[in-house]
Amino acid sequence: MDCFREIEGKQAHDPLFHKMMNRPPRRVSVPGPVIVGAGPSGLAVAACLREKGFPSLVIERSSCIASLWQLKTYDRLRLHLPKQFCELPHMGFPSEFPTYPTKEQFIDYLEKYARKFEIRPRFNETVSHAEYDEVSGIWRVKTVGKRLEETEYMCRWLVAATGENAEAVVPEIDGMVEFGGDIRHTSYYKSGKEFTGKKVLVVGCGNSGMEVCLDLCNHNASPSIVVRDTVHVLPREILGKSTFGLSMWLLKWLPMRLVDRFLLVVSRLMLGDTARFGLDRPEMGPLEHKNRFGKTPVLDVGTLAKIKSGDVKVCPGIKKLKRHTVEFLDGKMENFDAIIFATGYKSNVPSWLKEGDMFSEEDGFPKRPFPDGWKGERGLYAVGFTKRGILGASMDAKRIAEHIKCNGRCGNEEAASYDQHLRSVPLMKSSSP
Ligand SMILES: Cc1cc2nc3c(=O)[nH]c(=O)nc-3n(C[C@H](O)[C@H](O)[C@H](O)COP(=O)(O)OP(=O)(O)OC[C@H]3O[C@@H](n4cnc5c(N)ncnc54)[C@H](O)[C@@H]3O)c2cc1C
Ligand SMILES: NC(=O)C1=CN([C@@H]2O[C@H](COP(=O)(O)OP(=O)(O)OC[C@H]3O[C@@H](n4cnc5c(N)ncnc54)[C@H](OP(=O)(O)O)[C@@H]3O)[C@@H](O)[C@H]2O)C=CC1
Ligand SMILES: O=C(O)C(=O)Cc1c[nH]c2ccccc12
Repeated sequence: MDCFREIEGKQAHDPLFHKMMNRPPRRVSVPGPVIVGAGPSGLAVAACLREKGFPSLVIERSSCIASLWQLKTYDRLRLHLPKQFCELPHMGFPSEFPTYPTKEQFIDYLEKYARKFEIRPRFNETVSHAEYDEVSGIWRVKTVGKRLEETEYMCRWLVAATGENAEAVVPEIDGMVEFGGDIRHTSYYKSGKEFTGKKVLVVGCGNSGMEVCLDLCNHNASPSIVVRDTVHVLPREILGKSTFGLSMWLLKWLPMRLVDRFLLVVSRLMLGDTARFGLDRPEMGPLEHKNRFGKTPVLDVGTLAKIKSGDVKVCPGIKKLKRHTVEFLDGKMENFDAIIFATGYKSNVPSWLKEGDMFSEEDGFPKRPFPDGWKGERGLYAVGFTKRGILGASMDAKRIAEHIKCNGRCGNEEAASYDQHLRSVPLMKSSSP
């Protein structure tokens, strides 16, 4: 925490800091909706509104659009669903893009998207507080800028687009300070280049953990992966077709359980019995599991082969850390140079949005289940909290824009036709009957 002390120390001598602290917030009245977050979800809502002739204001805490993709992802990242499942409304991917666009291509697409719909977010402003003012019937949205300057935006409509991945999750483990080696979350991992020749423990076996292990192997590091629970691993493609696309197609005719059986048989043929390598599968099939718990199956891009060959070792949960040493739950001890936490992310909505109804205080997701989580009361909306990736965000965005356009009284015609298109993707149906 020394870094914080240093900043505080500098601020104490900074006349600008004192000036800012005493200054009342700047007040700005926004005629249209305020959208918090300039990721794919926020951009999609702004674009849909723009298409209907509605101006909006996007507020973003970082210095660029799609900060998750630009600043917090590793170099080798590609979309892991085929591109047709990752498009935002009103603008497709260029035809020359490959089936699985690279992160650079995806960012390029988003930059062009923002330009096309003339979306110019207010960067470097973090929304710290948003609350409905019952007296005036408006939302008051407070932001803090880079120099701690405060602004209060006043608006009729407020759209939360801060995402499912707003903050990194890092578990507290005994002895973390004592460990002494490099400890970081995957959002700070760029490439295995930094770890060549090192023994690295990757904690967590979601898509991030599995891909980081492969990347470490490719850079001649020695990774081990902590797998504390069951996990579904599927091949990314089956007979040259994407597993995701194929599953969606099969789901048009077959019940989810049957498609799951098919996926498990094919995975067994292609990948072998993953339990033999320490990766037990959940009892529920992969699609049902995703639909019920939101847990995405791992789409294997080569890590499993590295696990089979012994290049990636599978370890049980961690008990505690000591100097450059990890003690596992089975009592075994091993030395490591670095630990990378691939332990996922969480929403930050409860930290800034003060309202009692729409969002759960526990997990920061809308309380109403998919597909109804997008709409709250008094002009409040949520986009991108469906656990259904960019496709889910696109669906929310269309509905929100349509609803705002007709002032909450509309029949949702245009959104309904888009819904129908998206609903031909069967996982986009509600998980509750
Ligand atoms: C590594 C990775 C790979 C993925 N790959 C895919 C994929 O291939 N296909 C797919 O469909 N989905 C994928 N996803 C799912 C992912 O959720 C989406 O890709 C997408 O980025 C979600 O967009 P979003 O706008 O909802 O959230 P984000 O992209 O996280 O954007 C939210 C924005 O809000 C800003 N923000 C947060 N809090 C505040 C605040 N208080 N004030 C102001 N601004 C704030 C953030 O800085 C951020 O820029 C992936 C996710 C990860 C982590
Ligand atoms: N386009 C692409 O190729 C990629 C897409 N993604 C997507 O990004 C999102 C985030 O993925 P990811 O970062 O992998 O996060 P996830 O939340 O998907 O996975 C986190 C993993 O960490 C494990 N974990 C959590 N806490 C601990 C702990 N204390 N000890 C051991 N293990 C722990 C979880 O296990 P448990 O199940 O036991 O809780 C789980 O396996 C997902 O939607 C994913 O699909 C990510 C990477 C690449
Ligand atoms: O990368 C992710 O986790 C996503 O959210 C995309 C995604 C994975 N599996 C899905 C099933 C339905 C819709 C989106 C996804």
